[in-house]
Amino acid sequence: MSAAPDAATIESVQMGELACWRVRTQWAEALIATQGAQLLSYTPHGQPPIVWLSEDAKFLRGQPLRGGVPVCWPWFGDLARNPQPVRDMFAPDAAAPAHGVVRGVEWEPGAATAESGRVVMDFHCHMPNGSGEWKHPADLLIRFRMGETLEIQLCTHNFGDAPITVSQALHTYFAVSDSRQITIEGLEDTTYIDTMRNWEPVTQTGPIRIEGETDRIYTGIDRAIEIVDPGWQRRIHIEASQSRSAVVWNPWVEKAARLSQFPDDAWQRMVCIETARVWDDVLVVAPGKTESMSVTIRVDAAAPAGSATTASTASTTAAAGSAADSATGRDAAA
Ligand SMILES: O=P(O)(O)OC[C@H]1O[C@@H](O)[C@H](O)[C@@H](O)[C@@H]1O
Repeated sequence: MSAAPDAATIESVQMGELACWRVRTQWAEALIATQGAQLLSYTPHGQPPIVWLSEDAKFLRGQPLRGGVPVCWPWFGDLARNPQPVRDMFAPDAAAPAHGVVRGVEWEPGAATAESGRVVMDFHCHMPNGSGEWKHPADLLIRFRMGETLEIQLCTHNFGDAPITVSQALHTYFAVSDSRQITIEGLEDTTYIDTMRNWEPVTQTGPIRIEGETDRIYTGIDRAIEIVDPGWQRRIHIEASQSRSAVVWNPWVEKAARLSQFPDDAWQRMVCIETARVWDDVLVVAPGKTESMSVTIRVDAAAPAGSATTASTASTTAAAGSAADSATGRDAAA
């Protein structure tokens, strides 16, 4: 990312029905909605976006917005497809919205600092009685650290007296020059659940190419993931912490035509790589404890075909001080 000389700024803006924040750092510009604490877009100065926002996005109160980084919590996707302990947390006969209960609700803005060209912003979702038919006292914190890298950290605090079990995802829509031309590296030889093929386990052979509707849950991940984009000559480096599962999703032609807030041809301009705790990697939070998951994203120039993998850059150190990100997870990515 190229550096601009200006100082970091945070500005409150209204987008349709939604209160939002426009953030400008030395490196990039971001838009964040208070609803769902959803990062809506993230664009390095003078470059194509990293985080994709649908051209048809509707800024409506109470409705999930297509693009950015929706927060899926306390379950991912269809609740009925989640492990039993996640399903047991919800009222048995209640209608369960896809991707949980927090992406359409107002979060509360917390601390925000703009310093040395960087911005750190917090949003809280207090749920003293849970949310709707999910009746467990919990608090969520999402922290955006926007500097040379973009880091998003989601923390779940359980202030009840029984453990809670959730599945979750930072459902990031990445912008790409053409989804048919990219490759996704770092998941070679891992096992994925192919939801397009009867939820069967499959071993990933080689890098991923998007060649049709793709909806997969990758498990047992121990490396960073990279989107290699020859059209924009860049690699998006995605490094997760305290997460060993990820979802790779592209709707392709037919599903794109059925999706809300999604132009028919937009499947060519995006791919979702969702940092997750799903399938055999669900999150259990003990009473009184806080558990965190985070993702750090940066862009590197694409290495020419056939050369060694991306050279490490100084930007990797920008997020190294994250307090909650030390113990387990994928910090030591290759
Ligand atoms: O339309 P929604 O609820 O935002 O979900 C979009 C997609 O989200 C992905 O995470 C799922 O794997 C897909 O199955 C789903 O279609």
